[in-house]
Amino acid sequence: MQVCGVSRLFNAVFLKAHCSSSSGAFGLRNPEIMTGSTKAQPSLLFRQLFEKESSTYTYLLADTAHSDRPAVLVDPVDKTAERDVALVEQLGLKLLYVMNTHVHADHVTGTGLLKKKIPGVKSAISRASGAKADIHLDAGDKICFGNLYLEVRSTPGHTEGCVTYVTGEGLEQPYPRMAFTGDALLIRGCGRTDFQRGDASRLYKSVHSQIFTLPKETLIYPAHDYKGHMVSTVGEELKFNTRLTKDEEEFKLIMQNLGLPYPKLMDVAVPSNMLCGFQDPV
Ligand SMILES: N[C@@H](CCC(=O)N[C@@H](CSS)C(=O)NCC(=O)O)C(=O)O
Ligand SMILES: [Fe+2]
Repeated sequence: MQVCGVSRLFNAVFLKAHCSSSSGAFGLRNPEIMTGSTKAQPSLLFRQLFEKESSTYTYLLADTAHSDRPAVLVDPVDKTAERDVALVEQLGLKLLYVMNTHVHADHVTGTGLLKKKIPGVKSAISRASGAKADIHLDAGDKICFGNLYLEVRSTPGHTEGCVTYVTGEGLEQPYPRMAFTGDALLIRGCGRTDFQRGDASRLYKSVHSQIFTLPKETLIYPAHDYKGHMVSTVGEELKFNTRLTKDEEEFKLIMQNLGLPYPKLMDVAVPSNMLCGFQDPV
């Protein structure tokens, strides 16, 4: 498990400072300073995974240059938990965190099952979601895995507690930044705003202030796609997003008139996801 800079909470592993390369659950707070060594160059392993019934993307990220090969999973699904465990094992990774972008309404999260299957794994979700988890995240927090991290950006509007996870900047590596937008920003679209305290005006402001301000080459990885897209960029969505390129008033009208049926699993998924997927409530 990684410890990053100065901890914000008593057991915090996500912080407002740099990641360090300690090993052990609550190892040295800042070993590169203590030893005088420089930070190891990280190496990002990235996998985009798909669950076809809910058209959900799950993302696996790891720092394979670190001796522990620490990893995180974003938005796992209960139905594909076995697949995710097998992949983590096959790739020789140490899964640290299973994180959700929000309380999903269309599928049960895999976090509870994964916590059962891989001892020591911690679940994380935003504090604003009101859901149970081991770690409650606030805007600006950093979730570290090896010498990589995901920064938390608050992007409410689809739901009250939606966040976007953005890979760290300034790493000396040839990767563009990646934004895991959940349902706040979908490719050429966005999440609906008609339940879970959704608010179109809030969503519009969230996306414009927290996502569209990222560098244009930033890769957009959403939680769902219904049309076969896998990835976009901030630059592409600024030009071609069918909803968020409009002005705010037009956007609100579009969102009021979507006329989508409620997700089939909503009455099961939301209460389960408020309890970390029901499998292992913490
Ligand atoms: N058909 C699916 C649910 C589809 C749906 O409502 N998707 C959500 C994201 S999951 S909360 C959404 O925001 N869609 C926006 C859009 O424009 O499609 C089911 O029944 O499970
Ligand atoms: Fe959603």
